[in-house]
Formats: sequence, C-alpha cells, structure tokens
Amino acid sequence: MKIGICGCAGRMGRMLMESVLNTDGCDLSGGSERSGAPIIGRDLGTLIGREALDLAATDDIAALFDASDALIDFTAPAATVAHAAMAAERGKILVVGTTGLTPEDEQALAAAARRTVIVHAPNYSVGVTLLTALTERAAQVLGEDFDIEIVEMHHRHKVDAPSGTALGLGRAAAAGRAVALDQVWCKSRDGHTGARPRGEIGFATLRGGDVVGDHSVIFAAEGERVELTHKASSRAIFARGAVRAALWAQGRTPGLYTMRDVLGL
Ligand SMILES: NC(=O)C1=CN([C@@H]2O[C@H](COP(=O)(O)OP(=O)(O)OC[C@H]3O[C@@H](n4cnc5c(N)ncnc54)[C@H](OP(=O)(O)O)[C@@H]3O)[C@@H](O)[C@H]2O)C=CC1
Ligand SMILES: O=C(O)C1=N[C@H](C(=O)O)C[C@H](O)C1
Repeated sequence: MKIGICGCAGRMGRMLMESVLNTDGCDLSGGSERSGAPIIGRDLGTLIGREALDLAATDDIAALFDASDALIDFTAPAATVAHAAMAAERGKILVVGTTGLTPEDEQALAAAARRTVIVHAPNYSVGVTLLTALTERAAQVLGEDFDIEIVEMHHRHKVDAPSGTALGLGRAAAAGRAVALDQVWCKSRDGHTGARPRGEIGFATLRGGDVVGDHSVIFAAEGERVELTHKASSRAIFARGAVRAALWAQGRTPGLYTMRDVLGL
C-alpha cells in the first residue's frame, strides 16, 4: 500500500513516515507541507535522519494524492477539511488524526466519507482505544451517583483544549449514560461556580514541558473513587496505530470509521 503523509515535517508527520517505512506491506509515496513552508523540496529521508529517499516534501497535494492509495493526515483543522474533500474526489483512503475540529469541520468529514473511506480518531493508540471502551462501560455501570471528571496533560506546544482524546473519552462516558456530551459537559471552571450539578462531565486541562499525552477518567462517588489512566511516553504508538488503520481500511465500504472499528472494540 502506498501511503502519503500530510504535514510530514510535524512532530507526528516525522513519526508517521518512520512508521510507514518500518511496516511490511507499506511504501512511502511522499509527504506534504503547506505552500511556502521552508521544508518544501527537502528530501524526506534526510528529514528524519535516514538515507535520502529520493522523495521531496511537496506542496502539490493533488500529485501526492494521485501517487498514494492512502493518506495519513495529522495537520490542522482547515488543512484536514481540504484533504478530506480531495480524498472524496479521488477515492483515496484518508486516516485523520487532527484534533480541534469544529462541528462544521466534522460535518465536512462526514460528507466526504459518503464517497470514500475515512478513519477519524483523536487517538490511535491501542491503550487509549481500550480506555475509551472501558470508560463507556464504567459510566454505564456506575451511573450518576459517580461524578465524572476527565483530566489531561500535554506538552507546551499543543494548541487545542481540551484534547481530542479527552473529548472522545467524554463522549464515551456520555454514551454510557445515554446522554449527549454537549448537554452535560463543563469544559473549564473559574470563580464562584456553585455546587457541581449531578450528571455533569467535567474537564481539566494541563499544559507543560514535553508531556506526550496523559489522560485520566475519574469516577468519584460518596465513599469511593475509580480512576482509569493512560500515559503515552512515545508518539510512535499513535503513528503505528494510524498505519494499522490505513491497512485495515483497504477494500472497506465508504464511510466514517474510528479506531474502535479498527480494533473491533
Ligand atoms: N489522533 C492521534 O492519535 C494524535 C493526534 N494528534 C493531533 O495531530 C495534529 C498535529 O500534531 P503535531 O504533529 O504535534 O503538530 P505539528 O504542528 O508538529 O505538526 C502539524 C504539521 O502540519 C503542517 N500543516 C499545517 N497545515 C498544513 C497544510 N495545509 N498542508 C500540509 N501540512 C500542513 C504544519 O505546518 P505549520 O507548522 O507550517 O503549520 C506542521 O508541520 C494535532 O491536531 C494533534 O492534536 C497528535 C498526536 C496523536
Ligand atoms: O497534540 C498532541 O500531542 C496530542 N493530541 C491528541 C489529542 O488531542 O488528544 C492525542 C495525543 O494525546 C497527543
């Protein structure tokens, strides 16, 4: 399978190229960055500290899509929406890791997925995908006597909050309680907030240093507390999961899939 990487010079883009090159059955077809980026024209192999690959970073997205069976996109919301439209036009598989999408961006992805296969997950690690399934089940079993709080910490460069994973965990908890997350969430607190409403799902965001990604879901009741935690110490886990998702997507019916579909969770 020929896989192209959108945002190839980013923290995840570099990891993704490494992962494609290390995976049997995958070939790296190229990598893109935005027009005018200083990296355009640079060899992708030397970009990740390997031998030259004779593939240059490009801003010619159409050419990259035409050269690829699947694209993996960990970029920024506006770029991801444009890439989804191009994947739909050209019938290419798209694996999206970008977070911070607006509801309108998510609708654009869903529209594109009527014409091609799109996998979209805020976190491609096996551990977080399991944590998501466990969160849904725990919320269902524990019920509203347990207050749910989701705490996340990421590196100082992260631009969106709460993290896509935290919101995904919130959605799973809400699904376990058969409610819509946006009816019960509290994304931050400040000042005289009043007592905590029953049924609320709260979020707390920490940023600092080089933390790859920590997430905890806390179920707190009178007399007991359950905490489910995942800590990522390498971005390689996300990259491996995304490449696995691209391979899984081959031959699927057009639609919008998640990492839970890929892992059967
Ligand atoms: N789902 C998952 O498992 C994970 C998701 N993420 C998410 O992935 C995204 C990227 O994270 P990260 O790699 O840390 O961020 P980076 O900022 O390091 O990388 C993003 C890259 O995409 C580039 N880019 C932006 N617009 C375009 C465009 N139009 N065409 C091509 N490239 C473009 C950026 O360029 P420039 O710098 O010029 O803007 C940058 O090089 C974030 O949304 C993050 O939350 C991260 C880890 C795991
Ligand atoms: O920006 C990051 O770094 C990460 N983003 C994802 C998110 O927003 O959940 C996943 C991971 O935790 C790393």
